[in-house]
Amino acid sequence: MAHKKQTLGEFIIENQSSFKYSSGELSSLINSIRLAAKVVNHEVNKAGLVDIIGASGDTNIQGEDQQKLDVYANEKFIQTLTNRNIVCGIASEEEDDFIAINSQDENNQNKYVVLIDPLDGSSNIDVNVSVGTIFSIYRRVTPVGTPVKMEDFLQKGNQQVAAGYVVYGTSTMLVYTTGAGVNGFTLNPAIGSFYLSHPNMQFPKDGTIYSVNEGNYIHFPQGVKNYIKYCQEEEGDRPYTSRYIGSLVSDFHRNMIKGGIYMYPKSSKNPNGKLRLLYECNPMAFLAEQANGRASDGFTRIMDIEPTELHQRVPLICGSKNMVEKAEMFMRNA
Ligand SMILES: O=P(O)(O)OC[C@H]1O[C@](O)(COP(=O)(O)O)[C@@H](O)[C@@H]1O
Ligand SMILES: [Mg+2]
Ligand SMILES: [Mg+2]
Repeated sequence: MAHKKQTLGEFIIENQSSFKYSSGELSSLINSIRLAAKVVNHEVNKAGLVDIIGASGDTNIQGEDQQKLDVYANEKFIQTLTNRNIVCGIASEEEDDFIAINSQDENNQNKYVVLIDPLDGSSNIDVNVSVGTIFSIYRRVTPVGTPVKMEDFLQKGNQQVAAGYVVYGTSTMLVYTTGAGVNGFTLNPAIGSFYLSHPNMQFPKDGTIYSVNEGNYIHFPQGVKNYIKYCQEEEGDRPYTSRYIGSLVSDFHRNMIKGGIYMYPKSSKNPNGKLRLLYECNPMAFLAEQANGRASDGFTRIMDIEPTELHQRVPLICGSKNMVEKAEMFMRNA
């Protein structure tokens, strides 16, 4: 007889005692993210039917055109986390500055801040290709009951308490870590619950997939060009397969399951790469390391990079350990 799958709610309760600071607050926070993810999922699923696809007409602080779903997902995550009075601050890719939530209230004992990319891969919405949400959770460093400050958000990735993503794909999954491995939950849309479908996810040590926007090839540093050529050479299990969806969440998710490397290097066009350290690279790096993978900017471990600004960009190379180490070697030797 098939074994009954655990729901995300049951999993959270069962694992709460293993959290480093076990007050129930982090469990409630993950529960709120689960709720917002379901609301956004509902909207993503009917994107072609309602007036939710296309550009919103605004740009975010990074000068990128916001899609209607970027704005919608941003609102829903902020609303859910604010209404449930569960965090003291939120920083979002779509907001100019961080948002303080009752943090000046001395009765407010909430100690967590959330950093979020509400909709990742938003250029894929109009063409019905997978998108995602990425989140990263820290304990504030300033005292509870005082206004949150920039330093609460500009923490190194190695201080994360939890991180994860939702992938709105052929099925919708929530994948997260609290520092004790990575677990994946699939949404059963008929019932509206996430079920533990991918316990203890691990990157295979090696892989045969490389994911990089090769259209930028001529702008890449020599080390990256050399590594890409290595991936394409006929030798042993090479040439590798090239797979690039253009949505970090989906590319990462596939590579974690199948084994592969994802790269968004710096280039002459984007001297710091494109991906955001706080909303994209740190959470993915935490997940990668918890799943036995590796994440760096080619030279430095992503989670050891000192953040200097909210919307900072850094190059990202992450995935199967041996593949990332090989790419780093090419970069060092170039
Ligand atoms: O189109 P490009 O330059 O390859 O960029 C794709 C990358 O940009 C991103 O879409 C950026 O995410 P946003 O949609 O949140 O801005 C990543 O998900 C993706 O890996
Ligand atoms: Mg993104
Ligand atoms: Mg985004």
